[in-house]
Amino acid sequence: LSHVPGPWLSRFTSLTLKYHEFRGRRREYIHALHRWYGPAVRLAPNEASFTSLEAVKEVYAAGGSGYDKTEYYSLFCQFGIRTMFSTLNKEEHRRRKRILAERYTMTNVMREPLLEGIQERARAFTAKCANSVGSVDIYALLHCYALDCVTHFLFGDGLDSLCLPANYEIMAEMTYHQSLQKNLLHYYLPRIAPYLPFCQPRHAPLANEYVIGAMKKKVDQEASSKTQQHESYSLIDRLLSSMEGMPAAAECKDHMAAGIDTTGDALCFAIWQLSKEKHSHVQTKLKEELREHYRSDQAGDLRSLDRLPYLDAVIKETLRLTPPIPMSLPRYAPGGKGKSNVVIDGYAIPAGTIVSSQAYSVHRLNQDVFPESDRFTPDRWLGDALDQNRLFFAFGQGSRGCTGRNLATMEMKILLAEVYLRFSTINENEDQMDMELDDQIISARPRGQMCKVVFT
Ligand code: HEM
Repeated sequence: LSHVPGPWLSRFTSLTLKYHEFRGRRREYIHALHRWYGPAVRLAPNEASFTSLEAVKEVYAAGGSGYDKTEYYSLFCQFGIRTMFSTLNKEEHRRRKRILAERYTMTNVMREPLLEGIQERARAFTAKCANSVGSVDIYALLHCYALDCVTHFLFGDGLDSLCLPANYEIMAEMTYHQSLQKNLLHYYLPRIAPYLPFCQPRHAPLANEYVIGAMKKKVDQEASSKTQQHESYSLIDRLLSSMEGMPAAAECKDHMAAGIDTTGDALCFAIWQLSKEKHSHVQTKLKEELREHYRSDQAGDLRSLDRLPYLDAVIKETLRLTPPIPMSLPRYAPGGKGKSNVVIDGYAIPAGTIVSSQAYSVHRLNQDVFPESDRFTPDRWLGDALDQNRLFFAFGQGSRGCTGRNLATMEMKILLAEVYLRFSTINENEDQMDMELDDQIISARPRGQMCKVVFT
């Protein structure tokens, strides 16, 4: 890798990279290296990072699913089992995706009972905001919304953490934790970490109990044939009806976890941006579009939300500037004995090298496609935004990209529509809120885990 530019020390040791990882600063460190050295950077003796479109296509979409995931994804096992997300084996991934993908298609996501359930939850959110005195901590409420929506999709009758305190506890358990360093220790010291008293893995007993209970209920219902398979939109019904064995509880828990912080954080960042005084013109433009084209009380109109260009642009711009998964998605460069090295962005890369891109840098450093890339400018997504869309990496790319993209997008569209059709929002005190991205394993969240907004 000596021909890939990077700090001199990275030729000999990965310690600098690990130091920044443990401090929760990996993303910023890599970003700074890219600013200094360019679109290809050596991070460690056996690791490199890239930001160009060519590299993203090669690493994540070559042959459809891109290069193999690294063992880093073992950190995402559920109940000790590999899921579609954490499986390293391509064949196994393909098999599982074949079973699950149908539930994540736009056709299934657009089914009325599913959309209406999401709208009901968006209205529960706006009711909370309407009834509040002063400001509302939207961070907590949006994570509740995301949890309620994703469980509605997974199990048919989902949680109601927006209203029920016992369900709220599940959201809190999944959201408010500090487990980055513990997870990293388990990854780097798998033999020692389990014996360290301060390093016990994060438990989520309430969430586990809920998932297993919801599954049992479904199985019982099926046994007494109370459900009608053909009308179902839920993932669990698909899993239970599939004749090919799948670890259904682990899979459901994984999709539940994948759908809370990502969608919750994205919505939180979107409302925070729209509520800044300097972005009041963006809020006004969004309201105008909604007033003109969206009748929230008319059945069937929810689908039309997917055709509103400005709403779409606001969401894409939020995900570009503050992607909920902004960090490296590590893969192994393929090859091996007797095979030639792969070429990424003009650099020959030896087999087995860990290669990756991080959305945070891909979205900010390609200034020719995203000029003034630090600014929140939804208009950049209007019209023919072919180049912008090709570089959009918030949901990953290739067949291992986000399966939940359609669902997440509709959840975000419905919530923003319900909010901005009825309310204006301003941030309570912009200077006091800590909305800096705080790195987790591959995701990041607002550092303060709180966002106070006034609804009028
Ligand atoms: C704004 C919201 C979301 C964002 C930004 C997001 C982002 C991502 C990204 C970047 C990946 C690829 C990770 C990698 O390659 O290592 C991914 C994978 C995945 N996401 Fe999402 N996600 C979101 C919402 C959701 C939701 C709501 C669900 C499910 C209910 C979901 C389920 C999944 C699954 C199952 C995978 C693994 C796909 C595979 O390996 O085939 N995501 N997501």
